[in-house]
Amino acid sequence: MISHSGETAHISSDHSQKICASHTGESGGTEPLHNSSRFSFDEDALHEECGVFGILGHEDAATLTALGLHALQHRGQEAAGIVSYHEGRFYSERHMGLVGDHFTNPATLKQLPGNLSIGHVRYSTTGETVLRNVQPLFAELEVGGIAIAHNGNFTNGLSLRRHLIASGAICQSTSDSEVVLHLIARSRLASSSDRFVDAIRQVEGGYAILAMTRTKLIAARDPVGIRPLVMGELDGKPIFCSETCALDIIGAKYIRDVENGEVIICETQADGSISTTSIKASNRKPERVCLFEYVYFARPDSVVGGRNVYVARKNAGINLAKESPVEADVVVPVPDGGTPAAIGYAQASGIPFELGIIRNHYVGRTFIEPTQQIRALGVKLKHSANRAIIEGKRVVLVDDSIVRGTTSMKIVRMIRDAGAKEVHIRVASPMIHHPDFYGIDTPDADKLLANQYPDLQAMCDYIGADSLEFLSIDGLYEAVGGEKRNPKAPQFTDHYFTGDYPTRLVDQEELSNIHNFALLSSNG
Ligand SMILES: O=P(O)(O)OC[C@H]1O[C@H](OP(=O)(O)OP(=O)(O)O)[C@H](O)[C@@H]1O
Ligand SMILES: NC(=O)CC[C@H](N)C(=O)O
Repeated sequence: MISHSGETAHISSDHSQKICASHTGESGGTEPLHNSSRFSFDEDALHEECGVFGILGHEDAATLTALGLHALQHRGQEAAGIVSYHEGRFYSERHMGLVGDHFTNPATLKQLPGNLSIGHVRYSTTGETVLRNVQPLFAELEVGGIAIAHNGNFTNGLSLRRHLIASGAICQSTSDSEVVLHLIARSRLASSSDRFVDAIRQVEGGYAILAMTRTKLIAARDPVGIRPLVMGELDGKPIFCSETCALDIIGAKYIRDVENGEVIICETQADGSISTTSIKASNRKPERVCLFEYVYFARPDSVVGGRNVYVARKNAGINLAKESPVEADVVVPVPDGGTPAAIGYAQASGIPFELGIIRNHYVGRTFIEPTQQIRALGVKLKHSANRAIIEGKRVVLVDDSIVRGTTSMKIVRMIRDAGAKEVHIRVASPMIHHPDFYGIDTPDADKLLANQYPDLQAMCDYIGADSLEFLSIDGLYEAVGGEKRNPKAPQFTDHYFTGDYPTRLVDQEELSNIHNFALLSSNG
């Protein structure tokens, strides 16, 4: 197993051999066992998910994986890791921080030889932001070494973990993702891929998972298809990644989406060719991609579920202008998320689009722990008003979503300070009433703006705007998929708006009083 405090590990593929790990990185070190303190200027917003990338059979596997992860950086900024395999050994580099902080260094990439690798960018949903939870996770099993990279969250992860620990499992992390390794280890099936499928059948929730063994690259998507996962190809070599933008960055060709409930196994054969096998899970349900991928998470140039994300967001802005028009002089996006919808709103309404707010791109998603005084500056470090555009104008501010309302409130104040005559907020998605359990880090339900105020007017008063309107659920469905929501069989996952969760929430039902993974063994 990889040492928790080290970043660089060379791992024997033969489980009888000694593991040698070196502790070389600057961001390694002692890890707290329980919640680490984390501060983010974005802590009020919905947080990212994770991104995965894997490639088999390419001589530049690790470099291509680093580039793919760089394109997926928007999905997780806490940590990044890559595992590769070469001539009998697995190699691992896992670091806190951004891909560019570590994987642009040729010396780091040299530590990742081989033509098979998988990588991960993390924003935690279960388990603290500490090195031992950084993925890919690796274990030596009876069938050989196996590494996994997981985007999503298991809704029965706590329950499975409790049973595993009760029966003697020694967990190395506090991440939900680790249960997959234990389930593979305990499966009685013969091959690593059969064991993987066996394990996947026992987890519930949202997932796009990549796994690698000495010869195989395996990809799996949850039965509902909540989390996205696509298959591509470069120089005839298979690639799997969260979004198509990770294929574009390396000039790879998109082949198809991994289907909901599908496991694809690519394996290097003795003659050097690569075989591809697809297995469909028996518990497949109609596909329901997460609507929030279109609203906020995915990169606008990505194609998710066959739909361009930018076009979906722009359509949302067009529908918003139709549903909630207002007399105004200028349409201003809340950058970056609100920009495509604001373009759509401006085009549909005929009101000029202007960059009335400038975003500083050098403010990271997470930041050094500041003093309370600095923290109070909050959003100003990220956004500033462009007075020349705003002064004396009636402004329509367009954002993609409101979570706690903190961004809107601060920006309305900023726009008024810059001399706006009126400020009207238009939000290109419905009100958020319910938390997510599938890989999006949401605040508790009682912290959501829509649950704190009795009606739209009360919310508007809190934010300090002249008017506030949200896109309807049908308006969003039409923007993304061209049709209204089918209440009997919704086409997308949309529980944050509707409360309609597409899977069982086992942990919520059974273990609602247990919040901390790290305490499970003592609670057992
Ligand atoms: O209501 P709140 O709790 O403030 O959260 C909502 C805000 O958070 C998101 O933006 P983010 O800060 O992630 O910036 P981005 O659009 O540039 O990604 C989103 O686009 C909203 O602006
Ligand atoms: N956002 C995600 O997809 C997180 C993956 C996993 N649940 C973790 O916390 O590491």
